[in-house]
Amino acid sequence: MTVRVFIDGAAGTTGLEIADRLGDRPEIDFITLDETRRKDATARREALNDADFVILCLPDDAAREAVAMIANDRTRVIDASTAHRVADGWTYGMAELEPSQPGAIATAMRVSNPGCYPTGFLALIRPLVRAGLVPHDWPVSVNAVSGYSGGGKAMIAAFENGETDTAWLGYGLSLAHKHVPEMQRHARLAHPPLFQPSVARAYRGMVVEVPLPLFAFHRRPSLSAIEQALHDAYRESPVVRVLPGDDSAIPIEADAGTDRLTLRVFGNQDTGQARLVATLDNLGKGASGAAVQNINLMAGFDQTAGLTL
Ligand SMILES: NC(=O)C1=CN([C@@H]2O[C@H](COP(=O)(O)OP(=O)(O)OC[C@H]3O[C@@H](n4cnc5c(N)ncnc54)[C@H](OP(=O)(O)O)[C@@H]3O)[C@@H](O)[C@H]2O)C=CC1
Ligand SMILES: CC(=O)N[C@@H](CCC(=O)OP(=O)(O)O)C(=O)O
Repeated sequence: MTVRVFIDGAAGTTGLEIADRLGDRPEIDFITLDETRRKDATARREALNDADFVILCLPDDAAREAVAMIANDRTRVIDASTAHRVADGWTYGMAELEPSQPGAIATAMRVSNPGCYPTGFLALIRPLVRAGLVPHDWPVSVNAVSGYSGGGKAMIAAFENGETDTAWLGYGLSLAHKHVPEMQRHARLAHPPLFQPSVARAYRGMVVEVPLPLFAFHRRPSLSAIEQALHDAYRESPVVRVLPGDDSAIPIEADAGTDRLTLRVFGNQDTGQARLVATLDNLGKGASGAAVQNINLMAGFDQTAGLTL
């Protein structure tokens, strides 16, 4: 079976990466708009309604506008933007989130790709909340550093033309980053996590860390119980792997150039302190790899087709 796919925003950072992953697949027939028509509303409306699957790689407002242009009940949507991640009627496109998630994605008409930071955060914390190892009302914090391609074309240009002249930039300092609502909602936490993002002078790659004072929990879990819960959650996953927390250092590029997600549990058993660390590629599992996983599920393709694992 051949499916017709339109990537709206195909000339952007995420759009190009998705096209690259889907490029040679005989089961996919691409609808493309040339440079002169890619922002033309009439041409986009036609392409959006002709496609079986639309992948939106647009800023949030343009993504909302694209969804509103779809005037049929056949075209299925994967939105890479933040616009619909906690919206009613949308399925959260993180296949590893819950055991039921692949089935929900497979049958959904509207799927919202997760944010890059929430992908690492949720992979670390959701199984622990589900297993009762982390109390759902714990005041969780999350620290993260992204490659600068995470900010799309504008941030790439700023880092490469000297406008942003630094090796490391902390941001989101008013604690209202756009990813916080999806982190809280999909981890099923009672409170918004305290999120501290930053960007480094590396093109791609990401480290997301959740520090946990296990000693302060009512039922103090061991480091090995935490690690075992992650192993149990991802035993069947071709994308998420849990490695021993015995490395002395983790580079931001640990999973760059791949679509996988790696989790490690570090810590000090004596003090009861843990550092849960996820590494991924913001453009891989953090964006394009997740979109490809979702279209594979939705169209009934092989679940790892097009992915670099
Ligand atoms: N980069 C990343 O690591 C991640 C990105 N995302 C999300 O994916 C989406 C795309 O991001 P990214 O690829 O980084 O961004 P880019 O800025 O690199 O690309 C966005 C593309 O959308 C195009 N565009 C903007 N408005 C319109 C419009 N009205 N009609 C048609 N095309 C339009 C832009 O055109 P032009 O080329 O003319 O500017 C550009 O090509 C965003 O919502 C982003 O937040 C999600 C996870 C990770
Ligand atoms: C380094 C950097 O700037 N990163 C982006 C998030 C990238 C991402 O996941 O974007 P979406 O949520 O829009 O999909 C940011 O913090 O806004």
